[in-house]
Amino acid sequence: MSTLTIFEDTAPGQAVVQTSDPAQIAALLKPFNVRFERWEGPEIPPRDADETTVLTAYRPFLDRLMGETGAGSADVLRVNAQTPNYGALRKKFLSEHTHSEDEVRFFVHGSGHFVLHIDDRIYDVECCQSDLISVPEGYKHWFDGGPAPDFVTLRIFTHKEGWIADYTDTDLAQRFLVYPQ
Ligand SMILES: CSCCC(=O)C(=O)O
Ligand SMILES: [Fe+2]
Ligand code: NI
Repeated sequence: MSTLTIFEDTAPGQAVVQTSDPAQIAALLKPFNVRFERWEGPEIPPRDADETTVLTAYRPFLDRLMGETGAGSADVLRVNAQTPNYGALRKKFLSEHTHSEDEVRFFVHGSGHFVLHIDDRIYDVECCQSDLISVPEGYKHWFDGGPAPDFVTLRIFTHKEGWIADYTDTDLAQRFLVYPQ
């Protein structure tokens, strides 16, 4: 279930708000220009479908989204028990960072937590199948797919270089671990 949990950035473990109502999640994030939507419509391609099949299934949605955001490319990120070096990949995402473009992601299968650090609060957005999230450029955040990931996501990029992060070098992600280690 998609869930938003909000904390003060000084108080891990003490949620101030929690909701699993998608409309409420969207409404709580909208004031910060964070977009959260559910896309129901296309028949969901099988978990092991190849990249072209997944992109083709979502083409009309992607074209609209890329038109709205000016993004130039899309790919499919698949992470599961077969993913080599998952420990290193998880670490790369699980440290507070920013990007110089919006981070636009859509969950075709599985789930993961996008955790945003806005002003003095932490917004833990658990995204699930059929959820779209867009985190504005420059926003501090991290991502955790958990210790046993199994997700397929569409990623939309504006820059030709693909995924580039600027790390903030804080330990916030470690203090707000979704999956305590
Ligand atoms: C599910 S997309 C992986 C996470 C990511 O791209 C990021 O945190 O920048
Ligand atoms: Fe990111
Ligand atoms: Ni859930």
